[in-house]
Amino acid sequence: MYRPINHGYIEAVIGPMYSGKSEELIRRLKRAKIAKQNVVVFKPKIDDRYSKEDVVSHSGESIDAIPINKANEIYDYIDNKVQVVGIDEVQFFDEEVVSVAVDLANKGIRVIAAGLDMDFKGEPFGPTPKLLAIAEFVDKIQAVCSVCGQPATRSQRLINGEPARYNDPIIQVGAVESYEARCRKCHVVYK
Ligand SMILES: Nc1ncnc2c1ncn2[C@@H]1O[C@H](COP(=O)(O)OP(=O)(O)O)[C@@H](O)[C@H]1O
Ligand SMILES: Cc1cn([C@H]2C[C@H](O)[C@@H](COP(=O)(O)O)O2)c(=O)[nH]c1=O
Ligand SMILES: [Zn+2]
Repeated sequence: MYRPINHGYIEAVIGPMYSGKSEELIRRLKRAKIAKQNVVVFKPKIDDRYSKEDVVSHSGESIDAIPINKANEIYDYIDNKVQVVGIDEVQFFDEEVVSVAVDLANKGIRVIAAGLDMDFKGEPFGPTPKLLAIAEFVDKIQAVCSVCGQPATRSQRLINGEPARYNDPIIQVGAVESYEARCRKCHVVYK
């Protein structure tokens, strides 16, 4: 993939839970660090599953991050030395994360954002769809369906082992105790 040097742009890594978004984000950010680039990583404070301060993948890969509540707090950590900004769990941020990403890219920063494209209902999640529309590069990746083994594009929320209901709250932080990766055919939401 061609990526211009010294120009700002936005990369989005999206997909269901367990598809490897955080692993891919961490991989890109670690390579940028190897290239001696100045990297800053952000995560929403609400995501305290594996760590309050690090981005951690389901497989245990990790990188230091700054936990923030709102997208515009990113500016508190940006100076003219910053070259790469990573944002994990972008779906949890307010819509302003899109204009912040655009602004940083316009300033010459490489912005890499990872997050869920769809919620547990299979519907577009938070600011992610807008981010996809304005990103230069989008990688939509799949997990493995926990039922049939086919590529999984959706996140199945389970409550006491049963599929969640359509009117359940959108935000519920969790991992294997409450979510599975599923393909379109095996994904179930009770209406
Ligand atoms: N159903 C699954 N499909 C693929 N990987 C899975 C699955 N369940 C657990 N994993 C693990 O999750 C890892 C990906 O974790 P992570 O990068 O945190 O994903 P994401 O950020 O997309 O939720 C995989 O490398 C694998 O070890
Ligand atoms: C589908 C869905 C997920 N969530 C939460 C569950 C996890 O805390 C994160 C996703 O983490 P991952 O790094 O992609 O595995 O999002 C939610 O709040 N609502 C949902 O509908
Ligand atoms: Zn399936």
